[in-house]
Formats: sequence, C-alpha cells, structure tokens
Amino acid sequence: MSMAQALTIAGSDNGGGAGIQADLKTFQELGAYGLSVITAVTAQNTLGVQGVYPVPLEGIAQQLDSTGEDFQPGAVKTGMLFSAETIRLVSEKWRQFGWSNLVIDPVMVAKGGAPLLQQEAVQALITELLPHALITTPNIPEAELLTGMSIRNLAEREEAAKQIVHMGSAYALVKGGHAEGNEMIVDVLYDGTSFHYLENVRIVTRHTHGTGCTYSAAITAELAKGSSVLAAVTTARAFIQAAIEDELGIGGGHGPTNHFAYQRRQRGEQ
Ligand SMILES: Nc1ncnc2c1ncn2[C@@H]1O[C@H](COP(=O)(O)OP(=O)(O)OP(=O)(O)O)[C@@H](O)[C@H]1O
Ligand SMILES: Cc1ncc(CO)c(N)n1
Repeated sequence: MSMAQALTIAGSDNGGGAGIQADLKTFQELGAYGLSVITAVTAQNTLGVQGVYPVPLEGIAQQLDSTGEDFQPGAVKTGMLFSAETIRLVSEKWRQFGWSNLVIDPVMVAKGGAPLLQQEAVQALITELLPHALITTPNIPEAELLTGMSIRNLAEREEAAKQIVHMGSAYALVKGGHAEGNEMIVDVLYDGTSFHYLENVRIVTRHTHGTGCTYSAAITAELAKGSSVLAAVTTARAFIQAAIEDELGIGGGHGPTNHFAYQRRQRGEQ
C-alpha cells in the first residue's frame, strides 16, 4: 500500500508555528506524506504579522496542477486563502482533480488582528468552497462571520454548527477556544444529525500561535490515513492539547505550539 498523502493549501508563516509550516510538521508527526500549495507568503513572528504577499493567481493554479497531475492526496486542508479569486480557483481545481476529504479551516484574521482573508472573500468561501467540505473548523469569531449570528454560549455554538452544515459542509466543528473565562474548553462537532462534544482543560499560556492550523492539519492527516471524521477529530484534539501543554517557550510573544509533544507522549518520552 502506498503512503497516505495529505495536502495543505495555505499561507506561509516563516515563524513556523502556523500556516503551511505548522501543517507540514503536523502531517509528518502523524505519519502522512505532506504536500503543499502556497497561496501567500507572510512575514510574521510571535509578535505579529509584518507583511502579506499574495502569490499571483497563476502561480497558485500551477502549483495545484502540478500537485493534481502527479499526487493522490487522501485529504486536503485549506487555511489562509486570502482572496475570492483564490477561493474560486481552489473550488474549480477541487472538481477537476476529483479530490475528496476537504477540511476547511476558515482562517480570517491573525491573533494580532492582521487580515488573512479579504472581507469580500467570506461570501465566496461560503458559496464556492464550503459545499465541498467534509468538515469546516471555525473558531467563534469565524463562525460568527460565516453565519452572521453572535455566539455567546454553547447553545449558540450548536446553532452555528447547524447553519454551517446547512451551507453544505458535511460536518462542522465550532471550537470553543475563544469563549473567555471558562475552565473547560468545549469544541462542538455536528454531523448533520447529532452533536459530539470535545471537552478539555484550558491551559493558561500565551503560546497558542497556530493552534487552529495545527488542529485542522491533524484532522487532515488522520483522514488521509483513513480515519472516520469522529476518530480524526478525537486524535487531533489530543494532538493539539499536548502541543499547547508542552510549551516550547519560543519567541517573545504568542509562541508556537509544540508539534513534537503528541508523538513523544505516544512513545512514552517526556
Ligand atoms: N489555552 C488553551 N488550552 C487548551 N486548548 C486550547 C487553548 N486555546 C485553544 N485551544 C484549543 O485549540 C484548538 C484551536 O483553538 P482556537 O479555536 O483558539 O483556534 P484558532 O483561533 O483558529 O487558532 P489560530 O488563529 O492561532 O490558528 C481548539 O480545540 C481549542 O479549543
Ligand atoms: C500563514 C498563516 N495562516 C494562518 C494563521 C492563523 O493562525 C497565521 N497566523 N498565518
């Protein structure tokens, strides 16, 4: 049997904690061969985003063609897509290459507030890409922008998940990381029929740069290896919890999570 292949279509974070770099590190740790299509180059570190340089559309199209003509990704994730035209392109190539198992991490703004998706692109994300998704993984502010509703409690997170499934994503995972003040973080997974709740202790740390990217990349790696959505999300949640817990202390601001932590624990190492 050939190796499971996972593809990320996202932006580059030179700091290595988010974006393409976080995705590839996560794929590697979970045993999936990593492929990447870069939509934008960012200049950023743990203090913030200093620059955003979108890759010309033709360059993104060519990367997608080069990938689709030779590789067989078993699952694909999207992260920072930046513009409506890139979203339309990804949707078109999705159909052309007949890929399956799309994980949409609807990346919109970086931790410090820098925009990673143009405002007018949100609608394109909803109409062009979401209907292809196996699972969409918004945090609370992203779920609010996708649905137009305000989300203040668990019931509203459930309602948002329902709406996202109604938009055409087979599953929705509305993450609870941004619900301030709670000791436990509850991520809500909806499959169109029932809810699953992933409950974890909130870790007090400032090193949470790229948590969303890493989580969705872990889901993608597990799907590429053949897991069900529930099994993939469960493993991915354990992966990100370990990555936040075993902090690396890199950088002077919001540092990256520890991509080594989960497998180290699996091997019984510290
Ligand atoms: N302090 C924390 N302790 C434990 N789990 C956390 C913490 N912060 C976030 N998480 C979890 O990590 C996952 C991703 O978090 P979040 O929803 O904050 O992603 P995000 O805002 O998309 O991240 P980013 O923008 O940095 O990529 C979720 O399962 C969330 O519950
Ligand atoms: C490139 C990139 N993608 C996603 C995020 C969100 O964490 C980020 N900070 N940078």
